[in-house]
Amino acid sequence: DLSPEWEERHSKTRGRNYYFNRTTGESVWEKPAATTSDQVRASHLLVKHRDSRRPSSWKTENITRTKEEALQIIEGYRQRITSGETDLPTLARTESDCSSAKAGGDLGTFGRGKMQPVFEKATFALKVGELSQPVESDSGIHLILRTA
Ligand SMILES: N=C(N)NCCC[C@H](NC(=O)[C@@H]1CCC/C1=C/[C@H](COP(=O)(O)O)NC=O)C(N)=O
Repeated sequence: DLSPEWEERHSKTRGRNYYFNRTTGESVWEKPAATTSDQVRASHLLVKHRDSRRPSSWKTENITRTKEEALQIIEGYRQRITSGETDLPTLARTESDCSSAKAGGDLGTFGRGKMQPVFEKATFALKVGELSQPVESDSGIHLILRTA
């Protein structure tokens, strides 16, 4: 129930926890009240593999690539995005194995409890505008761009 931009930290000098806002950089002793901003918005690019929970997509009827191959592919995409050659929405539109490809990977806004825990945790840990490292879920391997 801590809204996503806050994280709990420990102060050794005071021997107690405090709260750090990774967006504003401020620190407070009292736990910030959860606001409606505990919703986030993200786009993702999903590369599935043969061990994915549903190894099929709009792109490929039967996905047979291995998890290692999927990771190599995702790392190649991440390089192309961070080098500025392309961006996640453009790449997701043609390459993502998720139906959200047609929306440039946009998943809309979501709160805790909607997406698989590993995906949720990775998204909430991102600053707005930040691109994740490759994230492995039961669906496959993702690049996540937090957009709000
Ligand atoms: N809001 C939407 N579109 N539907 C409800 C979300 C359901 C949620 N989905 C996920 O967690 C995966 C990982 C992040 C995005 C996502 C998309 C999956 C990936 O593809 P699949 O493994 O399902 O074939 N396709 C759609 O849901 C879940 N709790 O399983």
